[in-house]
Amino acid sequence: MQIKLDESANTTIQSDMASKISTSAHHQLERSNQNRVKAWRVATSIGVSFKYAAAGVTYAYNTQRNFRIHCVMGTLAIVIGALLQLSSVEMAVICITSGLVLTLELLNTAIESVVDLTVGQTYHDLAKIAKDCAAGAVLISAFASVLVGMCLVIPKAILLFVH
Ligand SMILES: Nc1ncnc2c1ncn2[C@@H]1O[C@H](COP(=O)(O)OP(=O)(O)OP(=O)(O)O)[C@@H](O)[C@H]1O
Repeated sequence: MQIKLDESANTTIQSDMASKISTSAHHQLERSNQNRVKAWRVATSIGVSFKYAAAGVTYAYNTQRNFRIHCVMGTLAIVIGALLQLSSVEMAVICITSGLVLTLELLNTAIESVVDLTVGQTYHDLAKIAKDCAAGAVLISAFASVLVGMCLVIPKAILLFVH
């Protein structure tokens, strides 16, 4: 059986469906915010989320010496790569590895804060494991990024030197 609808009926049905979908999305958003009643504040828009993310990066830069060192090392690697005219794929690899180290440094800072929030100034074996593992993750990524830098920069530098 075929049902034929005229154009105006079709448009009405479409706009009705669109409004139902948007209402359901709105309800879902409301429900997910209700599930986070324990949060002191919930970011209400993408602009506000960016503001808080930037505040996290600024906090890490101002308080974590290692984060500042990794920023300098990453910038240096990118400048040296540009000077040596590395290919775009090689530059992308340097950017990814530098970004990974900074990302893990931020997560390390977050884990340290959560551990301190939980146990305060008391000693706990699990607090030690959490902090040591988070610091270990940064260390491994930093070693890996140095190796990646050496693999990409040394052959190119030797080539330039020989010619
Ligand atoms: N509450 C705690 N209980 C047990 N050990 C702890 C505790 N707090 C810190 N430690 C130990 O002291 C070390 C240093 O702690 P800290 O909070 O200064 O982190 P960090 O790794 O030195 O910081 P960063 O990565 O910024 O250098 C940890 O790696 C852990 O071994």
